[in-house]
Amino acid sequence: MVSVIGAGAWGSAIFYAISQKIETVITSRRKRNIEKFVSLEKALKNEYIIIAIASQSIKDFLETNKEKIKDKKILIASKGIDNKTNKFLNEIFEEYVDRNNLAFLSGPSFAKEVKENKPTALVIASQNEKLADKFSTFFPKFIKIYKSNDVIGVEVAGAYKNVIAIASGICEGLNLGNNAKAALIARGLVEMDRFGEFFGASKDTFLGVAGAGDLFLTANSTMSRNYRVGLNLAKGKTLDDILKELKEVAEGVYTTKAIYNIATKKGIYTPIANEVYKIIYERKKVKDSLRDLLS
Ligand SMILES: NC(=O)C1=CN([C@@H]2O[C@H](COP(=O)(O)OP(=O)(O)OC[C@H]3O[C@@H](n4cnc5c(N)ncnc54)[C@H](O)[C@@H]3O)[C@@H](O)[C@H]2O)C=CC1
Ligand SMILES: O=C(CO)COP(=O)(O)O
Repeated sequence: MVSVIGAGAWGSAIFYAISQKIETVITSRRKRNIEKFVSLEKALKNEYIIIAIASQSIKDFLETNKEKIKDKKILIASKGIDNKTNKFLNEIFEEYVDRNNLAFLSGPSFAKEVKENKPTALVIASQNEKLADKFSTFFPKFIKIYKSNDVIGVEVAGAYKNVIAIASGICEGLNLGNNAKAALIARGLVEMDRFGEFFGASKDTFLGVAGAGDLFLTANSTMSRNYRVGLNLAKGKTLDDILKELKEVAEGVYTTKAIYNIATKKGIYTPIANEVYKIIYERKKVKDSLRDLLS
């Protein structure tokens, strides 16, 4: 039996999908009216755990549940970089769980389409190939799973694409045109690869579904929360109002700060992330930012 931690859009979509193949329970902070909803205590009794909560909440979650989580086999479905510690999620998890018990799920996957059984391709990255194999058996046929041992690359790809999606939404909101958006996305792919390779990631990861695939999906659709953040920032809405209206997490808002902090400290060239950071955290005028970037 498998436990899904987090009953938001993505946790409930994963729960819906894998329940077609294997007995699964789900839990979250707020009780939901879902069959097979259980308490966190009960969920943490299972050997295989899938975590789909907001990335910025993961450190606290692990610290609170460290005794119950330490021997579990965990698939992390969250996409982000912790901006309080500026650590990647694998670094945070490895403070609590052996890396051979960790795997990371990423790729182009709007929760809504997964709930509609639409064909989806994802990557499971782990240092432990047997664990990646095991988790891949939990997914139904409409979800094709690729395996990778490039944990950092898959993590960076899934997190960074959210930042480029915000920038792409701003581009759309400023009505800069398709040429500009295509250039921005292409440069965004180069930037996320540059950032990832700095930490030992493989270029192939950024050319695959976790990188280019998820970036093209997220940076081109109003189904993306991050894209909608950018779109609405360009239309002059405040970030507070945008996030209130979203009611769901937009991970790119928080990952932007982590990337800016890391890139500044390590001297990595991340112009798009820097512009998004200045817009969100330094109140830089949107209309002055991306045009500079594209000039
Ligand atoms: N929605 C989607 O299409 C996809 C989302 N993801 C990723 O899945 C992760 C979860 O996002 P969504 O479910 O989409 O967002 P959501 O906003 O619908 O749900 C967030 C979940 O995190 C939980 N959470 C928030 N703060 C928490 C805390 N302090 N302690 C415990 N739980 C907490 C909430 O209860 C909720 O279950 C994110 O990292 C997102 O990038 C990945 C692929 C697709
Ligand atoms: O990660 C996702 C699609 O792969 C969901 O994107 P958003 O978080 O921007 O909605």
